[in-house]
Amino acid sequence: MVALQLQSVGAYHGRKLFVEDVTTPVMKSGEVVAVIGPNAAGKSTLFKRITGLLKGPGHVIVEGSKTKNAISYMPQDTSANAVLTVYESILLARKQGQSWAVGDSDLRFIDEIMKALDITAIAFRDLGALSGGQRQLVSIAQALVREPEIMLMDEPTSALDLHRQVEVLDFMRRQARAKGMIVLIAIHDINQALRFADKVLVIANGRMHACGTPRDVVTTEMLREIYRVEARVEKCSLDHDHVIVDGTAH
Ligand SMILES: Nc1ncnc2c1ncn2[C@@H]1O[C@H](COP(=O)(O)OP(=O)(O)OP(=O)(O)O)[C@@H](O)[C@H]1O
Repeated sequence: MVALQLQSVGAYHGRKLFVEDVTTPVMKSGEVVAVIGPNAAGKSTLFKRITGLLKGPGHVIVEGSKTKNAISYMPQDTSANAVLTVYESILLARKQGQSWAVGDSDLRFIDEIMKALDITAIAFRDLGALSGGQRQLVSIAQALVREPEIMLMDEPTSALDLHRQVEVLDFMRRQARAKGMIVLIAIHDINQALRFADKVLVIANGRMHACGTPRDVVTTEMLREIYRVEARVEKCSLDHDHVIVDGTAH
């Protein structure tokens, strides 16, 4: 059982602090946390600080981890210029930081993930010859085959069609539950966050505005204050919460 907590975490770009004083509740094995907030709020910066790519004050506390590389990070920019096939890139991701011996269990696991993400048909295509959505799916596979205990995904569904958005988010939630992984997903689609996340963490102006259950956090007031829209959170006929935006707030 792994647990993650941020205590007074900040992050620098150069000498300027772009994220400040983020203290979260403890995030636990199996949880999906949606990280939302306006453009340039600091979501990617926070992810890079958690993975150790950026420096800053505060503590990223990981407890109960069984491995040295507990955290896997899928960046927002998934463009690739390496001359590799899809399969090679996923195999490389799997073996990164380990011995280069490839066993049957590696191959089986890669096949399983590629099937689940429906990218088996493009296994031997060059990375450079993929569509934006295909590239994003390959990046998700690269992050997943590392079998992290904590997965940080920066807008993993921004280039995907509706079917694949739902499929990928649903798959990530099932993986979180089955493997006891903590999954943090930076996402702009608040309705998807409402649908798939156990918790929602709102970042605004480099600070944490709120963190809690989707129902507690996603409110008309939050949407007005943080997103500057007039919106309602209403139940659909299937009893799911949905955000309906009526216009911009002034
Ligand atoms: N490499 C960098 N050097 C300097 N400043 C940066 C760098 N990367 C990001 N920033 C700044 O840090 C702030 C937060 O950016 P960040 O990418 O974390 O926002 P975000 O919430 O992920 O935004 P978006 O939703 O638009 O992707 C912005 O003001 C941005 O200009």
